[in-house]
Amino acid sequence: MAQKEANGSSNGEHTTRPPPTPSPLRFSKFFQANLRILVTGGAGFIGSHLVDKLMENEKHEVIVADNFFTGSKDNLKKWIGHPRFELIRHDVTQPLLVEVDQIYHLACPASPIFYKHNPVKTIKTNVIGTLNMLGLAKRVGARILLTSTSEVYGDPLEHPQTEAYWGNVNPIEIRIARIFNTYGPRMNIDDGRVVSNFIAQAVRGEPLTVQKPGTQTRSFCYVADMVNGLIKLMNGDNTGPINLGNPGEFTMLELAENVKELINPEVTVTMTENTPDDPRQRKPDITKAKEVLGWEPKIVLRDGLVLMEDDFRERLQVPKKNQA
Ligand SMILES: O=c1ccn([C@@H]2O[C@H](COP(=O)(O)OP(=O)(O)O[C@H]3OC[C@@H](O)[C@H](O)[C@H]3O)[C@@H](O)[C@H]2O)c(=O)[nH]1
Repeated sequence: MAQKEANGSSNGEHTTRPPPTPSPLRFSKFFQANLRILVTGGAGFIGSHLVDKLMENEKHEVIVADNFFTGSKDNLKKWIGHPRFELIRHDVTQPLLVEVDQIYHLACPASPIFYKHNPVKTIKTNVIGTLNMLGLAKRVGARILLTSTSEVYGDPLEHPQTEAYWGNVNPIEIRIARIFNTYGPRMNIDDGRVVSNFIAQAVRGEPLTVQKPGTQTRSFCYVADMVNGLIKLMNGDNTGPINLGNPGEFTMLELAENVKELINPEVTVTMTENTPDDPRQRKPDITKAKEVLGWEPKIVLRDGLVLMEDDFRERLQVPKKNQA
């Protein structure tokens, strides 16, 4: 009985407790921004680009929560001290109490070398971190967008993958963005993923390491397109899982050839060992995103690679030959 009362029900029926009433100042036009947005993982690669886009709107107030495991303050340096921006060092496995209208939940290492580093912690981040954010969303009545991954499709038996395909795994999820491979400026240079590896290698003049067999495919989405998709999903009415990615499909050998041609024709391409569970193919079916969000990526791979090159050259301190 006591438990039922604690859950807001004294007549034996299960009811959902309504969100608490916010402070009257919350909606004062003199005091608060119109929309307060929490971005977990906002110091990371996709998160920081999302923050840049959200901050363009003067009616947005953005709070970033990040534990800086793979993210960096450097990615947010232009916003630190801005009156509409707040940065909290916070690990999502711990509860967070903030009054917000929207939650973009991105916090989790996404690159294999980082998420395999401490697998138990990764599971805690995904499970407990998501429970904490769902609890927060419910408590304050916020809208939440959870970022998932194309990894849920496993090594797919259906190609391209639609949202209805359960893959070689069996994920049961709620409102969700299924993010396919994404690239762009601010990726960690030692992230270990293929686009950042190849660009760093090309800039340094090192061989491009194609993992065997090289015929495996991926579809690469430029980060600005991804951020537009996330914002459309957050602000639209659809609550199911939705693929966000670029359907352009490339083998790793094709990707290496493109990077070589565009960035450094002098480098060689070398074949290296791979893990046995590496998916052979991956390409999003984005019919649903087109239909319900009116979204599709605009930036083709070759243009995106060039946009990324400048950022990597600057951070690696390797100018272009004709600028040296
Ligand atoms: O130096 C490299 C690195 C990687 N690769 C190959 O490139 C392909 C892509 O590998 P990545 O590590 O970049 O990315 P993956 O597709 O395996 O998934 C990774 O990035 C996308 C995220 O959604 C996933 O969470 C993450 O696991 C693989 O076939 C891999 O074998 C190379 O050929 N050379």
